[in-house]
Amino acid sequence: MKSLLVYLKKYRKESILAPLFKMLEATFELLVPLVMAAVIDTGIRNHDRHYVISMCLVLVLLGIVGLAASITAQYFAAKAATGFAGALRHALFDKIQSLTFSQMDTFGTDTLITRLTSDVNQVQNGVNLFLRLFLRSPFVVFGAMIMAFTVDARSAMLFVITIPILSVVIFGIMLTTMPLYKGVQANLDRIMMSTRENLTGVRVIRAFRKEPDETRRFRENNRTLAASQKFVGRISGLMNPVTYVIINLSTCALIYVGAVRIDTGILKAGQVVALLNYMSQILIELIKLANLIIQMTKAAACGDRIAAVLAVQPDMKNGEQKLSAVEDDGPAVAFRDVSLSYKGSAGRALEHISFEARKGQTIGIIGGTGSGKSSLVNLIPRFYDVSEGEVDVFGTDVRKLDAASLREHVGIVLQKAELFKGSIADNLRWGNAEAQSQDFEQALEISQAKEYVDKKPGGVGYMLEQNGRNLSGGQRQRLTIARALMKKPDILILDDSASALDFATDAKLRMAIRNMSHSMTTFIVSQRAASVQYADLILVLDDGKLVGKGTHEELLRSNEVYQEIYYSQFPKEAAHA
Ligand SMILES: Nc1ncnc2c1ncn2[C@@H]1O[C@H](COP(=O)(O)OP(=O)(O)OP(=O)(O)O)[C@@H](O)[C@H]1O
Repeated sequence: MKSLLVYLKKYRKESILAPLFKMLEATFELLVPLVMAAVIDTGIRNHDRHYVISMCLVLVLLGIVGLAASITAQYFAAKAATGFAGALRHALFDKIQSLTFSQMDTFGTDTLITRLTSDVNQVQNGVNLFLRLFLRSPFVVFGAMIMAFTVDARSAMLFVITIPILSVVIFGIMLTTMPLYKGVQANLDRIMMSTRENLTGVRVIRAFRKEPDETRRFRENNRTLAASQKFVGRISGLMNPVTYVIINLSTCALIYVGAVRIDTGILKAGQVVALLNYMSQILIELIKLANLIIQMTKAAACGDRIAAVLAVQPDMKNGEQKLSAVEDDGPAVAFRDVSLSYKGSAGRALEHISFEARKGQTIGIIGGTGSGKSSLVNLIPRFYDVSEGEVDVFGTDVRKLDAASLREHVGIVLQKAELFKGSIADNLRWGNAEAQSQDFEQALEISQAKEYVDKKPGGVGYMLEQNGRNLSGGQRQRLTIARALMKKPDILILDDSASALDFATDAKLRMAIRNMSHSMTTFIVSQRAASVQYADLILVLDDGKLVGKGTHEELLRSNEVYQEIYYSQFPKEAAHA
């Protein structure tokens, strides 16, 4: 948490002025009981109307100046806290952008979202509250005690007894409830997670008629949350009655001692009223202080979660070499005895993979689910680093290449079609910021998207909703392919990205890509034999191992796994017919 304070540096002035103005406000507050005592003891006692009015004006003035000090303090505290949170959010966002896929997998997307949003908000509130109260509350507690001593030392001894008892009760309850609050927070996280999952997967839930199960799960989580909140509420509910019993007992004692001392002429009625005022000021500030500590504990826990992300060091060193000229006739992509283990996974996702893809070739990658197809292609743009071996792109180990320049040359279309809110043209410009209308036309035509885009109102100006949810699955896929084609990549990777297309469109798409450029090397990952069968080289993966490598005819003759896949989709009788 301490490491986050650097983001407050820019607001040093505000961070000093906010507590100082709060102390100024507190000073005026501490003067009020004395003025009230004077009103009672001098003004009312002597029937001096002029004195009462002038003292009341002093009270109003103290109130106005106190209010002005308080507003100024709020302004500085809010400025520092919001500025701090803005800078922190920015730094965290930048850090998340720089995380490698492997680091993102380790954290998990959900928790990164929570850290970037509610955790930062919690820290912001903590800073705001801290700047306003960390000096003010102890200042009022000690100040009110000292003021009470200046009024009457003997009566003030009651404060010396009451304050420690009150502190023990308030902080005791606080210390008991604090770990319970953590439990409440964890239950709240659980509810948030299940709600998010429920809303994003609502179609699947309805399709499988899982609503009753989901409702039951939510109800149970909700019940647990309510029970934990009720339990914490009951304990903190003790705070008020117990503290009021103590404060009322001490008030009685104070009134008794005050009355005796008024009788003996040592004290005046106004002074006793002042002492009572100081007593209640102390109570209020102790409760505020306890609240501040609770909020600070929460903020510190959130701050630690943020600091943990900020402290992550890159586990991939960016190479320095730029991939510019792609002239030579060597292999476009070469895997040299490549193995891959994901962090935290016991087994290997890929084992000893070796192959070469020449410039302009189409490489088909086929295998069952979880056989390692996506893992293999993800190594080409260096989304992950190999555990052993080497991946070369145009003759250079990808680890020696500058990642941005490598990815300039690689167009990848992922399994899940991700689109962003904005027009179709905005989404396509991700591939080429300077694209002209003929570039859009060409990419949409090759990706077989032109026909449906032309029919949309506004064509490429048609506005997509978040994740392109106003398009069908197949339309989304074709648009992501068009986006990748916009940058005219030297290497194109289609990772099972035609799965939502019908066979005819899939075939047209492959044909159009093949005719597009003779120098582009294309990787087609698919579970469909028909999608890869015309490739120049087919790689057959099984449980992370390369169990076959060759053309369709070669593999169909000699490779058992390929035969199994192929004949499961094209039964022998049909194939011979
Ligand atoms: N980010 C990851 N972290 C840990 N393990 C992973 C990760 N991604 C994939 N794996 C594991 O690696 C293996 C290969 O997964 P991969 O996604 O490469 O298979 P695939 O052949 O593309 O499967 P599918 O056809 O179902 O998409 C699987 O056992 C999977 O559980």
